[in-house]
Amino acid sequence: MRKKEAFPWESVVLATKNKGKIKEFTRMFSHWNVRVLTMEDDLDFPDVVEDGETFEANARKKAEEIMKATGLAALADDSGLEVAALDGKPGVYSARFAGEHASDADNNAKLVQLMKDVPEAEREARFVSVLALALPGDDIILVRGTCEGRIVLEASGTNGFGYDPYFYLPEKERTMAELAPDEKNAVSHRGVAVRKLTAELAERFA
Ligand SMILES: O=P(O)(O)OP(=O)(O)OP(=O)(O)OC[C@H]1O[C@@H](n2cnc3c(O)ncnc32)[C@H](O)[C@@H]1O
Ligand SMILES: [Mg+2]
Repeated sequence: MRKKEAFPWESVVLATKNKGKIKEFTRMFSHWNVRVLTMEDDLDFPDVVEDGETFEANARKKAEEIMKATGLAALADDSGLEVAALDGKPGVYSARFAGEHASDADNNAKLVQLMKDVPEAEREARFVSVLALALPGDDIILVRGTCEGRIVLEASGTNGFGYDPYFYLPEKERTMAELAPDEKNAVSHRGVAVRKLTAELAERFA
């Protein structure tokens, strides 16, 4: 059997309303010795206004507010897509790229529209995930993971969520949405960040 990762609390609440993120975290934490709670577990879960200018500021705010509301260790993820040809946009505005209540399809349509005249060689992009783990008693741990790829103009694959069908990984010769869940977690920005968090926890609470 796989060794359980040490986690210093009995439970952790995922401070996110994104079902795609919940699936990925639940899978990655299945070998942690911690009970993972989500907004579906009947917790007092306030809406957090994401008004920070950085992924770090937003992740910290989401984690702290949910930790205070629930009294539990809270893990937030603020993530997004940075496209080189768009000067790093949509960045922290990735969820609202096409407007306040934009769907993934709306955001992807806007991305394709803006990228269609950009030469193929200049379509580099990066996914970023910043995780904030707010621990009862004020302590907070922040880690950042990134994943490099390229934007494609035609969607491929049905796994994952968000921008995944348009994010191509040259070394995999597939889009993120064409990877199986474990394959995505092994290379994704979120997977990188979770492994950094695991290392940080091991160091602090060994
Ligand atoms: O704030 P929470 O409740 O966690 O959920 P959210 O969906 O609003 O999440 P963010 O504010 O962090 O916005 C992230 C945006 O970046 C996109 N994104 C993040 N991670 C992604 C991934 O692994 N694959 C594809 N798109 C991703 C996602 O679809 C959102 O549009
Ligand atoms: Mg959000």
